[in-house]
Amino acid sequence: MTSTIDMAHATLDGRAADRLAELLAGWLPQQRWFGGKGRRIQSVTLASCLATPGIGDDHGEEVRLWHVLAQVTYPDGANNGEAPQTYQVFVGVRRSLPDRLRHAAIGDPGTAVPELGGHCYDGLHDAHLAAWLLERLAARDTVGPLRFDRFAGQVLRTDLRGTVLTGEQSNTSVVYGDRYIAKVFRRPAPGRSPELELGLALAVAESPHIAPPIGWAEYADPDLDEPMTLLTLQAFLPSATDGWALALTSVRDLFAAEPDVSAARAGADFAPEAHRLGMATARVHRALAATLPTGWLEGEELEQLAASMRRQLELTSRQVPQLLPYAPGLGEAIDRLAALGGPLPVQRVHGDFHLGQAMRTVTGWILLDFEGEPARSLTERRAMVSPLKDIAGMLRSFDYAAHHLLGTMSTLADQPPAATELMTVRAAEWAARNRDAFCRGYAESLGYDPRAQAAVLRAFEIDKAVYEVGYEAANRPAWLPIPLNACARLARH
Ligand SMILES: Nc1ncnc2c1ncn2[C@@H]1O[C@H](COP(=O)(O)OP(=O)(O)O)[C@@H](O)[C@H]1O
Ligand SMILES: O=P(O)(O)O[C@H]1O[C@H](CO)[C@@H](O[C@H]2O[C@H](CO)[C@@H](O)[C@H](O)[C@H]2O)[C@H](O)[C@H]1O
Repeated sequence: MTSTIDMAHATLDGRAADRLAELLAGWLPQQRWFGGKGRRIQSVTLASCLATPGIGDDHGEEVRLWHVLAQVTYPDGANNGEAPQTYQVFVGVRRSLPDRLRHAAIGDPGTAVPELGGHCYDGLHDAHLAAWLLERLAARDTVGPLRFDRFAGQVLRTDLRGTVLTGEQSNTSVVYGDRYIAKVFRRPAPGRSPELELGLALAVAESPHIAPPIGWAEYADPDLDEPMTLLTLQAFLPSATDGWALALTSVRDLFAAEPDVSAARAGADFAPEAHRLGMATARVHRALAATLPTGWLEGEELEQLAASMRRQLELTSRQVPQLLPYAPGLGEAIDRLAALGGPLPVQRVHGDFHLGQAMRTVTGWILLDFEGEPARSLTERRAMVSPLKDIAGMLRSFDYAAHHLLGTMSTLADQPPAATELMTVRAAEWAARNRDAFCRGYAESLGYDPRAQAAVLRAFEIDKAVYEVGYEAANRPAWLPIPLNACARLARH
């Protein structure tokens, strides 16, 4: 049964819309998921602002919810024809802001905004509003251009309290009890999101390596060529641990052991898990190749791939000048990819694969977040690419896990240089051991070792490390040395 909630497409009047845009201009840059960090904003306009009816009172207090698509432009973007960036915000409005929502205030939490009828806040943090979203999915409702749906045969529980997940994310996730997790895309784009597309394909293929998709919402507007995916709902894995946490435990054990103890004997050896993760990755690649289109890149197409890698290298070197000394060596390796001529098999892949995107449950590894790299356009994220891109992503992640703790250990400053050097050697050994185990696992499952295509794999590793340089410079400058050191190494070999 589906239903349509009658609504008069209520939208904010000019003055109220301007005021909300002004508040968002101050609030958006402070959000972890904002893609324009460090850039001066030129304008924020509301491309869409819809009142969502039927919210009801929360303990006698009136609550309102606006679904907002805000477009952000930058002066530097206007000069080179960059399209505005679209951000999705569920704006809650209450006359008074309870303490539990102060942290989510859009604007000053102590000041009500008369034009907007009260205090504005990020509605996903409000359990009352999160419940409204879950009810819409369960009922497969249509609310103006917002279409909520769930996969056939899924009956949703709607009595679960929604809590926003804390942690570093490119989107915002709401966990309902220990049953469901909704991922609300912060930068939706016209077209089906790869998360939904690939999740559905893998569900059809009955892959045991994904969290089963349950539902989604999209924005279907006649002005758009294709509906844009706004959020997805999938099964929550309550007892799982992510690969990044497991890997760091292993590295911690290594650093706590005597310096002459190898990674294999230091305790919490990660290599058997890396091996299983390699096998799971191969199975997911095989299922994606079986259910979605595949192809080949050769000649000019391969040159175009290399050209896009080179463009990213040039752009990032301009933005992060510390990368400049390594650019020639990295560029030469990218040129070697173009010179191969092909054919290079391509298919749909994960696209932003790293240890934080894999969760270990009691039954095995589950792969998450098939969205691709958040900074890339939807067209790029939906394109077919070599599965070696995912392999390279995970190999880079072993390097991150090995070197991250070294950078955070203040005790190292008191150590003699020889001790620091030894730990650096140990970290590199840990990374090499796990990279090898992952590739062996992949080879055992698919009958093909990704290292056989060394030049292609190296180009993808370079591309990923350069992407990470840009990502860390914008988001976590303290982490920048990790990908920069990797670029230094990759430029030499
Ligand atoms: N199905 C799930 N079960 C349990 N935890 C999950 C699930 N999906 C995501 N998570 C947790 O949420 C985090 C962020 O999810 P992710 O899909 O990577 O979001 P983003 O695209 O915003 O980075 C993951 O690192 C993981 O800890
Ligand atoms: O998970 P997201 O889709 O948001 O991916 C982005 O953020 C990641 C960090 O949270 C970032 O990954 C980089 O850091 C990881 C450790 O935190 C490391 O394991 C990865 O190898 C490294 O790339 C990812 O690049 C970015 O797109």
